[in-house]
Amino acid sequence: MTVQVEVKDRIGIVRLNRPERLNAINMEMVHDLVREFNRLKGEVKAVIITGNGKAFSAGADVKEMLGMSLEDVVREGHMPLWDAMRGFRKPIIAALNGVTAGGGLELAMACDVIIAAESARLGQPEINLGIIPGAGGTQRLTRTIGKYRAMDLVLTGRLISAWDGYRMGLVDKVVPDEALMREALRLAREIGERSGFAVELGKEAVNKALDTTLQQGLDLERRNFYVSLMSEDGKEGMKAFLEKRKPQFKS
Ligand SMILES: C/C=C/C(=O)SCCNC(=O)CCNC(=O)[C@H](O)C(C)(C)COP(=O)(O)OP(=O)(O)OC[C@H]1O[C@@H](n2cnc3c(N)ncnc32)[C@H](O)[C@@H]1OP(=O)(O)O
Repeated sequence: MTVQVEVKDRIGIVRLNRPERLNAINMEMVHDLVREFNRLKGEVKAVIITGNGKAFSAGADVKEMLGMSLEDVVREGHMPLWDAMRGFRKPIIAALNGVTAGGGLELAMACDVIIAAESARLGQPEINLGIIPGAGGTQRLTRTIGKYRAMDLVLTGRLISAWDGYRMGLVDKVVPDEALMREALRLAREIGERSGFAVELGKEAVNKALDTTLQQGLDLERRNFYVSLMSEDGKEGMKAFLEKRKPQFKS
């Protein structure tokens, strides 16, 4: 299996599992990830995705990609993975345990939180292969770190340290290597204690900020706010605050 999955206390842990290829993403892994995300969506409160071995992922499998025709890439390609992640309503935490390059960084940027081990290295090295990023590496990256820093990474292909990623706002938190999964699990559990419905609405609204105008984003935020306000969990959370007790969320 190119992916190993376990569920612990309603937290899904997805491990990319082609360590001998630095977890390069091939079509088999795309299908495995799509299947697992579909399976996990009704089961968990949050998902952590990380890599087995010394890399998170070194990107799309270059050998496989070279063998694909234009028709294969357009018709099959990795689109089902990005679609499955976009439709996944629960938060996904990327725990970067090592090299996170090309499609690997694009995979991380399709997640909702990025935590990195101190030894992780990040970048978009596609230019070294004579190609450019194709799954968010010019778009999500630019919206996250700004045009000039994105140009530097996309046009040179150099890998940066986890701390440089942190300074650029690409990484939310850097932790010692041995603390990576502990921190990812701690965060997933903390989120998991909140109302699952409110978490979904909050995730949707924050993500909207990246792909819409300010006014459209504000409209969606307001709609989601009203929905949360009228939800069972919203009423329970506000009542519990006033009654000075812990809320009992249903979702
Ligand atoms: C839409 C998305 C597009 C894309 O993602 S395009 C791909 C973008 N990614 C890259 O260009 C990264 C390619 N990989 C590298 O440049 C290097 O790796 C690293 C700098 C990331 C790490 O270097 P080091 O630590 O020296 O490891 P190693 O010996 O190069 O890799 C171990 C084995 O893993 C294979 N491998 C690494 N990355 C990929 C890949 N992306 N696709 C297929 N295989 C890969 C290698 O070839 C090698 O294999 P063997 O032991 O047989 O020589």
